[in-house]
Amino acid sequence: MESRSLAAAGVSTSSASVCPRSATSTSSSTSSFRTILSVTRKNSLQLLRVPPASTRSLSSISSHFLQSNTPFRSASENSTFGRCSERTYFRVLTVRAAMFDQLTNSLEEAWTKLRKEDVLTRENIKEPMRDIRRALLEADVSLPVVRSFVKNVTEKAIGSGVIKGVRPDQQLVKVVNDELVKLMGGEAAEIDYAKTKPTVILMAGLQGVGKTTACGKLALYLKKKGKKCMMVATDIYRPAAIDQLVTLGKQVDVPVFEAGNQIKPAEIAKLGLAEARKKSVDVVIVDTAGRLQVDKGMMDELKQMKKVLNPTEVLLVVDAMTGQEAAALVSAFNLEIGITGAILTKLDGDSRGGAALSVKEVSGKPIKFVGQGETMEALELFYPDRLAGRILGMGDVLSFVEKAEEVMLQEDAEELQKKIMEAKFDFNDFLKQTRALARMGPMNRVMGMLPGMGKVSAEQIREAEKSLKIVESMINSMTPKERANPELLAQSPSRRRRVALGSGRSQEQVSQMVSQLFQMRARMKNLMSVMQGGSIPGLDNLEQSLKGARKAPPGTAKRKKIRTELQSKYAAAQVAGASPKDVKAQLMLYSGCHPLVQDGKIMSRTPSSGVSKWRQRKSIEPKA
Ligand SMILES: Nc1nc2c(ncn2[C@@H]2O[C@H](COP(=O)(O)OP(=O)(O)OP(=O)(O)O)[C@@H](O)[C@H]2O)c(=O)[nH]1
Repeated sequence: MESRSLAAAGVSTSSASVCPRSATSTSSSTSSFRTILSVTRKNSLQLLRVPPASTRSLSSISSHFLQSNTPFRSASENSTFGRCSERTYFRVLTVRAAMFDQLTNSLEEAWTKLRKEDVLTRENIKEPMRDIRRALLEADVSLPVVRSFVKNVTEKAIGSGVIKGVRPDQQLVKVVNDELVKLMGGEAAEIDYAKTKPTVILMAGLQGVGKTTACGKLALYLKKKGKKCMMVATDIYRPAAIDQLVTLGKQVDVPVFEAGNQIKPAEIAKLGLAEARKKSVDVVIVDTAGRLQVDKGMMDELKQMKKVLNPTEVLLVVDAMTGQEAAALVSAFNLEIGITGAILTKLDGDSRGGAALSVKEVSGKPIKFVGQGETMEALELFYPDRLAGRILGMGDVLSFVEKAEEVMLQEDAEELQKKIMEAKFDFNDFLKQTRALARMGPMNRVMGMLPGMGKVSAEQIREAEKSLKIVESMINSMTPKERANPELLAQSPSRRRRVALGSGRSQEQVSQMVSQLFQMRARMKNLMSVMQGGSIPGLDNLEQSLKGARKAPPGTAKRKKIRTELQSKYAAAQVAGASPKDVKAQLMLYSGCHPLVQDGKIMSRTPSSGVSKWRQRKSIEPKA
């Protein structure tokens, strides 16, 4: 496998030299290489070491990468590049699979097998449970976890009996959801704070898993919660590690304590803690050096640091891409140094997410945070129930709302609401919204949080992103006046022509965008009314026009026009979320069709009386 993979990439195994990072490991270079391969093989990854000669053939490798010893992502290929030295680097080819997509789809297949059943039995549940088992294993959930999960779900599903009005497949989804939440630890686990400050958080983990990045992210997360933070750089082995932490500290505006690389990590930690006490810091986050694999040297060093720091939290940073190994790793660290929880990083990558499901069950320690990107904002508290919802394709609306709140200022939100209610939403607001959406993270992740949107294909998301870019280019070609008054564009073909020319789009595209904005105004206003608990949207101002409809002679152009208007408003109200029955009832009420309320009485017209003649047939008290 090893030589075949290398040969497939046109690389000779013998010419592959050793990255200095592996050389820092106590094991030999060959065994380091094997370790990585065995981990990656389980994740369907191939890890290749490419000698300098073949680097030149890969146009996507930037010279910056080779000089700066920093990892980067290739722009032109679906591949991730590991950290490298100036002579060699790792190239990791990954099988792209959006996190949990496969699992969600496979689980859905399992439910469909129960559609025709009336009740869950030991017999008819066998096949769906086999599918669930396979789906979990394929998602890299560890085998003992899968076994006990399947057993628990089977027992609970059969034991749940018949629930009136609930189909067996829905019943199974509910059991699986509850068990998934339980498996992942139930409640979200926040940071535990020390009774007397500072709270010390010791970060541990293997090389390159994202420890230093997680330190910066956690500092920002805690800073947003109003904590005064400080970071301590104790990775004296990797030359750029201290600088990396200092740079991240500047980015998130949190001070970093460093004392060079000539004294022992435990000593630096001690000095850092003293400094934090002096400065009355609330939380100290201590970054540590990683190793390629669990070894005695690293464990001893961590034990010494733990002794010196007496930390409230020892968080193990785990790369989600290590798949099944993640849970075992957490157990090993827990046995050796005693950890309080884990941070699972790179969940945005090619991981199949299995680690998120196994860590708590195997190690007994909760995942406290998940990292979903390289930016400092990409750290989230781990909510087992929300993730279960996402896995089962039910979305995660709470996370969506939280993200939206994060990227949107309160005043902006209030102003937007006012504009929406007055149907004055303009192109400036549109631009603001799309930019806020972009700040919420990659569109596929944002979409994944919305119920029913999990099924939106990557292709559709790419299309949507492309369309947004096109719209943005057209808005950028508008004058400030046009942005604030879309009516100007609606009224003037010459303005639309100018915008089309300026943005390199067709006039048709510009017209389409303008008309979409007006449609959006109407829809948003309706939606907002529903959310604010107002009456059925789109109908508030109808009474006036509908009075006219009642008076207009049937068959006349005016009546036809009003009917068309009504139909479109009916559709808009439905889009806005009102139940069709309610919408219909109110429309009928206002439009003069029966039943009709006048003076608190329901009036009706006889079918035989013709459309033009109205008469009061009988008075009926409105139903309670
Ligand atoms: N996509 C993605 N990349 C991440 C995430 N967290 C970290 N990274 C990237 O992973 C790489 C390694 O991260 P580091 O923080 O340097 O890893 P480390 O564990 O401190 O490495 P050592 O100090 O050498 O042990 C960097 O390129 C990070 O940008 C994440 O959640 N998602």
